[in-house]
Amino acid sequence: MALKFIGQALAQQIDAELMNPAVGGFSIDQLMELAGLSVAQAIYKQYDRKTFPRVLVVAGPGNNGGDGLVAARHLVHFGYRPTIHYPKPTNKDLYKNLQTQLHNLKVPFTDNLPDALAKTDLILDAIFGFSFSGEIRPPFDSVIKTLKQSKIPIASIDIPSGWDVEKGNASDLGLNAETLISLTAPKEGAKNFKGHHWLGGRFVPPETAEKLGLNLPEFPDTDQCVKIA
Ligand SMILES: NC(=O)C1=CN([C@@H]2O[C@H](COP(=O)(O)OP(=O)(O)OC[C@H]3O[C@@H](n4cnc5c(N)ncnc54)[C@H](O)[C@@H]3O)[C@@H](O)[C@H]2O)[C@H](O)CC1
Ligand SMILES: [K+]
Repeated sequence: MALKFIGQALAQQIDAELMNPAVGGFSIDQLMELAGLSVAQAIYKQYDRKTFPRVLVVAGPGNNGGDGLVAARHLVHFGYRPTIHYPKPTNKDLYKNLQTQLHNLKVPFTDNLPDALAKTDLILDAIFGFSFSGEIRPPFDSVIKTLKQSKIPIASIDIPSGWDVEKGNASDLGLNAETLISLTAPKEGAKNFKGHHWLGGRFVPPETAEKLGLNLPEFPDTDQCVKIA
C-alpha cells in the first residue's frame, strides 16, 4: 500500500490530536524534540559530516523553525558546526530555551545571511512548515530569494519553504531543495518532489496511522527516520 500524502488541514488535525490531553497526550516540546532529532539523523545519513560540516539553519517564526533549532543542537552532538539565521525569533519560553541551549553549545547566531552563506556547506531550511499559506511576507521573501540564488545544497524540514503545502512549487517561488525530511506523513505538495526524500517524526501511534490510512513505512531498528525516495 502506497504512503499517503496529506493535505494541510489533516496535517494540522493530526498535530492537534497528538497534543490534545484527552487524545494523544503529547506536549509540543516532546514532539518538536523527536521531530528535530529525526531531522538531524536524516542529515547525518544523507550528508557526510566531513564533507558538509558547516550547516546554516535558517529558522522561521513557527514550529518548523523550532524543529530547526532542535536539529541544530543534535547536529552539534553529531559532529557538525551549525550556525543559525533566525530573523524573527519567537518570544515564547520553548523557543527562548532552545536558543539558550544553543548559546551554551557556542552555536553562533547571525543576522548577515550573505556572509553566512559564504561559509556554509549545507542549508537546513526550517522557515515554513505545514501552516504556510499565501504570498511570502517580509522578511522571509528576501530570505528565500537569497537562498534561491545560492548554489549550496538545501535540506528542507517538512516542506520546502515557499512551496504551497498542497499544490507544491507551481509558482517556482519556493526553495529548490535537494533533500526533504517530511514529518509524520509527506504533504500533498511534495508529491512531485524529485530529490532525496526522508520521513521523520517517529511518534505516531500505529492505531492513529491505521485509522487515517497513512500507510507509514517501517522505521529500521532504532532510527528516527527512513528514506522513502
Ligand atoms: N505533528 C507533526 O508533524 C509535528 C510537526 N512539527 C513542525 O511544526 C510545523 C508546523 O508548525 P506551525 O507552527 O503550525 O507553522 P509553521 O512553522 O509552518 O509556520 C507558521 C508561521 O509562519 C507564518 N507564516 C505563514 N504563512 C506565511 C507567509 N506566507 N509569509 C510569512 N509568514 C508566514 C505564520 O504567521 C506563523 O508565524 C510542521 O511543519 C513541522 O515542521 C512540530 O514541531 C512537531 C509536531
Ligand atoms: K521548511
